[in-house]
Amino acid sequence: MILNLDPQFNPFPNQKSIEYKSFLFSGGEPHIKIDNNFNTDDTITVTHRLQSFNDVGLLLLTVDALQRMGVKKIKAFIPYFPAARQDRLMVAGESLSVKVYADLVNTLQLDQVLVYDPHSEVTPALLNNCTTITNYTFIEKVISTLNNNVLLISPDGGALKKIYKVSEFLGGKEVVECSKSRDVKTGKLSGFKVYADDLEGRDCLVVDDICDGGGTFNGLAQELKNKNAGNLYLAVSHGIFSKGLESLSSYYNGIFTTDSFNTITKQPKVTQIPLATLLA
Ligand SMILES: O=P(O)(O)OC[C@H]1O[C@@H](O)[C@H](O)[C@@H]1O
Repeated sequence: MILNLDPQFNPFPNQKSIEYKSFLFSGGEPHIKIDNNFNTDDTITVTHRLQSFNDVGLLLLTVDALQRMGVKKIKAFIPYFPAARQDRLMVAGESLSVKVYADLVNTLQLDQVLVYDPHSEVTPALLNNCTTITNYTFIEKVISTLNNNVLLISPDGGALKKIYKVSEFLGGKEVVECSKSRDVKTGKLSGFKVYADDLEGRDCLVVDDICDGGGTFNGLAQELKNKNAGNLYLAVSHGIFSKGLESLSSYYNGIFTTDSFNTITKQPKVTQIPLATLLA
């Protein structure tokens, strides 16, 4: 059975849903009341798209409520794991945020925590009983809509390890490595490099876990064009798009993402592939 805490997100449509009511108390505390018309011997998977600390809070409360109802086997599907990017201390005075979130989830003693395409190996290392789902079928689906001669583009060092696994899954698709520099104090990006002399007009698919503001992908697009790239496409598992899609749409012929983070209202160049279709 499934308990979807975001009513717009149903990644396991074949499973029966548990009903509940949730709301915020006027003091700001999330609250949940779960209907008790299900068999508590069943395994329950709680899903949520975590976009705020309150979302994390609601997940914690839900698991507590289920445990108090007598449910023994509980799993969670947290496709976008919060602060997965904050996986090392860059500057003194900051928190190791991914560990804080992982520690909170670990207190729930879940039977399984499913995470979709985490930023690095740190998240699964910190989470107990973690199973990661790769982006392979997502990228395969994206490529099935593009020119088969498309190059896979790894935007930076962080993406490098993962992209070679994607390439292997796809039967050895050609990879072009790129890099960027970020000032860890200001977050400012600079120095985009594409490690190829001439892309000979070939179409390029940039693959990464997250698009946040889009600075990485806008900067990279300019450099790819300087290296004679053909059509540009972007595939990111988690589409935050915090600065909108206008600028990205001016560089990319197509932008692909899943619904791991949110549901995007129709945008001309954006294709959102629901996780439900990738997990089936
Ligand atoms: O440039 P924006 O979109 O803000 O940030 C996305 C980048 O930041 C990294 O952690 C992600 O893996 C990606 O490379």
